[in-house]
Amino acid sequence: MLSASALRYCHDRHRDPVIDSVSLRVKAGEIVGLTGDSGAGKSTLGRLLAGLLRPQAGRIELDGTPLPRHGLQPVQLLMQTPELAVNPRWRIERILHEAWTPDTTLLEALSIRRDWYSRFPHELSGGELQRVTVARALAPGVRYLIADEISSMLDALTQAELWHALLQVVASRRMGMLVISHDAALLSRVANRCYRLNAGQLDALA
Ligand SMILES: Nc1ncnc2c1ncn2[C@@H]1O[C@H](COP(=O)(O)OP(=O)(O)OP(=O)(O)O)[C@@H](O)[C@H]1O
Repeated sequence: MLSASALRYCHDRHRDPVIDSVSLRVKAGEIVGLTGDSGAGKSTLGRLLAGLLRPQAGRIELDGTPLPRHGLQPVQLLMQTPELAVNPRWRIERILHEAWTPDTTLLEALSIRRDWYSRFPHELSGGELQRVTVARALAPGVRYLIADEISSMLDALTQAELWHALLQVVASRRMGMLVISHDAALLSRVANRCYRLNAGQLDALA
C-alpha cells in the first residue's frame, strides 16, 4: 500500500501551504481519482507521492517503508506534457529503453510501432509520445503510477485507446494508480473512489 500521512507542503514559506495535513492511501490494484480546481495543489501532491518533492511534514511510505532515495522508483509520475519528460535529443529507442526493455506484449498493448524507434520526440504526436513515456514508466518493480492529466491534450479516440491499454497493464500487474484529472466523466469511468483537493485538504467524493 502507498500511504501518505499528514503531509504538508509549501512552495513559498510566505504563503499558506498548498498541501496541509493530507493523508491518502492507495492499495495495490486500486485506482483512486483526484480532482480539484486549477492551482489547488494536485500536481504538487502527485510529485510528493512520487518522491520528486519532499514534504515539510508528514510521511510517505510504501508497505510501511519510506520511498527509496536512489535507484528505481516504485512510484512513477506520468505527466500531462510528455515532451517535457523526455530528452529531446534522444531517439525514441533510447528513451524507451532508458530504464528497461519493454516486452513485445506491452509494446503491442500500447500500439508502439518499431518505425518510431529512429525518430526524435518532436517527430511523434502527443498521444504517441505519451504512450512511449507510459511504456518507459512500467519497468518491473514499479508498483504505483501517478497519472497527472495524462490524456487531457488527446482527442477522444486516442484518449480512450490510451486508457484502455494502461488499465489493462495496471490490472494485469495489480498496480495501484492515482489519476489526477479535471474530467469528472473520466474519473467516474476509471477510478474506484475519488477525492477533491480544496484549500490544501482532501475531501472524499461520494
Ligand atoms: N515550483 C513552484 N514554486 C512556487 N509555487 C508553485 C510551484 N509549483 C506550483 N506552485 C503553486 O502551487 C499551487 C498549486 O500548484 P499545482 O500545480 O500543484 O496545482 P494543480 O491543482 O495541479 O493545478 P492545475 O489543475 O492547474 O494543473 C499553485 O498556486 C502554483 O502556482
